[in-house]
Amino acid sequence: MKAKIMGAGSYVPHKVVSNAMLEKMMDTNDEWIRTRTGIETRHISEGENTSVLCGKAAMDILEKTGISAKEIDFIIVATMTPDGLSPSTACLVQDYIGAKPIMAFDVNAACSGFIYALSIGEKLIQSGTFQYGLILGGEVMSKIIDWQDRSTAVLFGDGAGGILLSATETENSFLGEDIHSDGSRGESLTAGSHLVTNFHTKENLENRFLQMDGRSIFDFAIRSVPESIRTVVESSNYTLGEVDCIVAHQANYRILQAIAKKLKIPVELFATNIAKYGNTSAASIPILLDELLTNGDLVLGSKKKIVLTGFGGGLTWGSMLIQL
Ligand SMILES: O=C(O)C1CCN(c2ccc(-c3cc(CO)ccc3Cl)cn2)CC1
Repeated sequence: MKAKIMGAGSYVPHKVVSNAMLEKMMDTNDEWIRTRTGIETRHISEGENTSVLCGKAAMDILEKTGISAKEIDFIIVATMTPDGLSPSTACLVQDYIGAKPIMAFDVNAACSGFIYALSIGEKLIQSGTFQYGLILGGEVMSKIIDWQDRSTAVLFGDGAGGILLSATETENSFLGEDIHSDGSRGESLTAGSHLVTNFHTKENLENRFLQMDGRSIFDFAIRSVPESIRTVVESSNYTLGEVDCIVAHQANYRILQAIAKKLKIPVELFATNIAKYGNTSAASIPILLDELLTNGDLVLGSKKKIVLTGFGGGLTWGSMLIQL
């Protein structure tokens, strides 16, 4: 049994926050943000939690594919900002869309989460046990941001996106994958640590806000992501010249330029929408993929070769080579 992408969808909160609006909240400016990151605006939730963003993205997928919620056989949500520890955000999405009592679970691989979830979902479909699976990436990054910390507050946005996977006997969409972690460098990007505080300890050790060593994450991305993209393409017996589009995690436009330079490929091969949404962590790849399919830049069934690549907290990174 093979897995194929049947369609995509997305949802972002209505509230648009511009760089100029952030200038009024903290010591930053539009020129710095745009030149250093490529970000112009981001969408910020006004009360909708991650499960609602994911639920609305899922409804968008169902509407676009014509598949009903009752036909869905499993839901995977990639998120580093779940509604809570329990119930999982995926279970809340199951309820939100009115699916049957199916398998539903969360995956936390930060900004590589959608890649991890898609890899798992593909294997579930390949097992022959399931016909349709929803693979969602969703974040409310705004709830873990320290809005007094200008080094991170200007970078992130909220949103959700995803794809519908279906079982098929025809040609495989999934040509290769290259997925990694390195916990020894996990301290470079942390959020929501639950340190041991109980009746043995007095102090309440809690650090709920996102903290990032931007320099080390930047350097990690420049070193590891080009290698992952090259590996996933060449280990599948293709060349970088045969790749039609790279749908990369939207962390920073200068990162995409640096990766393109290292791979000696045109930066235009990297689709981008970071200007509009900022860094939406696990949601960035599916939001961009939905945008490309909606505006016709990518077409399902076209046989075009695309690479999806995520990288970030964990540290985690991963790439997938897909034939549309
Ligand atoms: O001074 C500057 O230019 C600053 C330097 C620091 N910057 C950074 C640093 C790291 C990231 C980042 C974040 C994630 C997490 O999703 C993953 C991958 C990356 Cl590369 C994004 N921006 C902003 C501009």
